[in-house]
Amino acid sequence: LPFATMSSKTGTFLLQQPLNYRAGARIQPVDGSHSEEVNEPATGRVMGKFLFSGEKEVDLAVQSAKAAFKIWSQKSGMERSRVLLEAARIIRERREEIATMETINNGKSIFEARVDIDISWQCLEYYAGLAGAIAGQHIQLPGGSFAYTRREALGVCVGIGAWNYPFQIACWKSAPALACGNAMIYKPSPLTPISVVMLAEIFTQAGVPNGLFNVVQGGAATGQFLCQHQDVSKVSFTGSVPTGIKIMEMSAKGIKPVTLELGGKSPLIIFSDSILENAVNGALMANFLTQGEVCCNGTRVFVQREILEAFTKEVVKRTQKIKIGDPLLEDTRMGALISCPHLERVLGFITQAKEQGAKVLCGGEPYVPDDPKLKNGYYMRPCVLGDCRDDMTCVKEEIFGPVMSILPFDTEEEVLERANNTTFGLAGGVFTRDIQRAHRVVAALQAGICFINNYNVSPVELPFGGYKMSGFGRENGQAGIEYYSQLKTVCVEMGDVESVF
Ligand SMILES: NC(=O)C1=CN([C@@H]2O[C@H](COP(=O)(O)OP(=O)(O)OC[C@H]3O[C@@H](n4cnc5c(N)ncnc54)[C@H](O)[C@@H]3O)[C@@H](O)[C@H]2O)C=CC1
Ligand SMILES: C[N+](C)(C)CCCC(=O)O
Repeated sequence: LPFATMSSKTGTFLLQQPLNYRAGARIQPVDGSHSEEVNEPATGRVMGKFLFSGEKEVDLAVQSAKAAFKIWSQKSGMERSRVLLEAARIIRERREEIATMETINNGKSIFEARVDIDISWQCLEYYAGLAGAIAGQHIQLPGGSFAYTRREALGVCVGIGAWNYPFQIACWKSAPALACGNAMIYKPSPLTPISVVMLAEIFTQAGVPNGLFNVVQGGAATGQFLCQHQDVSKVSFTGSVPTGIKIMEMSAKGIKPVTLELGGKSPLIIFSDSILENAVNGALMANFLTQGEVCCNGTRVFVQREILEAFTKEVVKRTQKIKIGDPLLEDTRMGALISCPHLERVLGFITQAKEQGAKVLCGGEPYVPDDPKLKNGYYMRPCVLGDCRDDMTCVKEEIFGPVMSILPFDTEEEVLERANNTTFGLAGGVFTRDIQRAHRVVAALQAGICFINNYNVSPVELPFGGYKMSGFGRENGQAGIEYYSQLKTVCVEMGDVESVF
C-alpha cells in the first residue's frame, strides 16, 4: 500500500491510512476512538485523516512487541548490528523521499530535513557499531570464586515523540533501544504521524522480527494507555514539561524507568572578544533552525555591552535576509510553523513582549508568501527582540518559535548568575577567544549540553539531555546504552557453602 500519492510539490500530498504499524505491517487500530486530520503547515491544507488508537490496540501492540522481544533479545550484538546497519543503509538510499515527507508534514525546509535524515541514519550506524561492544564485567572474588555482570535488555520500551523532529526523534529512541535488544512501541505526535511509519517499514525490510518496532497513533489518551501498560518496561519521552511530569507520575506507579527530554530556555553568552561573525552565525543557529521549534535553542542571547550595538546590527541584518517560503524549494531557509494555534501562540509572546517594554528589532509578524497556494500556511518573519530584561515573559518562558531575545551584560560573574536563573537546564553556549574563560563558563552553566564557539551542532556520538526541569536520562553517545539496558550481577561460588546456621 502506498502512503500517499507522492510528489515533491507542496500542496499535492494525499495521506492514506492505515498509519498504525503492528507485527510487521500497516494496520488500522482495532478500537480506533476517533479520526483526526493532518495538516500541511506550508499550505494549511488537510492532507488526510487517521484513527487514534484505543486501549485494545495498545495491548495488541504490546503483545506483538513481547513476542518479537523473545527472538531479538536472544541475538548477539553483532547480529543486531548487521540489521541496524542495513536499516541505516536503506534510510540513506531513501533520504530524499523521507526528507520530503518530513518537510511536507512538519513545514521545515527541505534543506534542514535532509540534515535531520542524515543524523537519523548516523544514529542507527552509531548504535549498530556499539551493539557488538555491549558487555559486562568479570570480578574476581576470594578462593577462586568470581562474579560477572550481564548488560541485559529491558523488554518492551515505549517511545513518545514530539512534532519538531519526527523521524529523528524516533531514531534517537529506537536505535539504542534495538541495539540493546529491546522491542519498541512508538507513538509520534498526532501532528506528525507519517514519517515514523516509513521507519517501521524500513526496520522490517532490514530484517528486524515482526513486532519488534510497532507504531501506535494517537494523542494523550493513547500515550497514557502505553505508559500504564503493565508489560511496558520503560518510557522515553520528548515533549513539554507538563506532559513530562504526567509521564513520570504514570511511570512511577509501575516503577518504570523514564527518560525525559523536555523544553528549555537556554542561554547563549557572547563575550566582547568573540569573533563577531562566528558569534552572529552561532546566534542564528541557536534560534532559527526548524522555525525556532527546537528544545535546545539558545533563546536568551546575552551580549557583552561593548559589542552590543555591533552584534545586534549584524544579527538583525542577517535575520532579515532569511529566505522564508515554500519549504520544498531548494533556497528556502525557513518554512512554516507547525500549526495555526502554535503560530498564534508565538505571535502572542511577541505582543506581550512589546507590552512589557521589549523592542521588536525585526520580524515578529505573520508572513504571507506571494505564491497563492501558500496563502493559508503558518508563516511568520523571524524576530529579534531588543531592550529585553530578565523578568519579561519572552525571556522566562519557552516560546518554541523564531524569536531571539537579546540581553546586555557587563561581567562574567553577573552573566553566569543570570544565565542559571531558570528552572530549565537543557543547553548553553559561550562565544569567546579566551580559552580559560570558555571552560570556566561552561563548567558553571547548569545545563546538560554546552557549546563553546558554536551552537546546535548535534553529532550522534555526543550524549544529549537536560539538567533541572529539562529532564534526565541521555540520548545518543555511549551514555544512551545505559538508559536502554539493565545490569544483572551473577555471583559464582567455586568452593563449599559456609552456612551461618
Ligand atoms: N525536548 C524536546 O526535544 C522538545 C520539547 N518540546 C516542548 O513541547 C512543547 C509542545 O510540543 P507538544 O508536541 O505539543 O508537546 P506535548 O508534551 O504536548 O506532546 C508530546 C508528546 O506526548 C504525547 N502526550 C501528550 N499528553 C500525554 C499524556 N498525558 N500521556 C502520554 N503522552 C502524552 C503527545 O501526543 C506527543 O506525542 C513545546 O512548546 C516544547 O516546550 C517539543 C518538542 C521537542
Ligand atoms: C538536532 N537539534 C540538535 C537541532 C535538535 C534536537 C533536539 C530536539 O528534538 O529539539
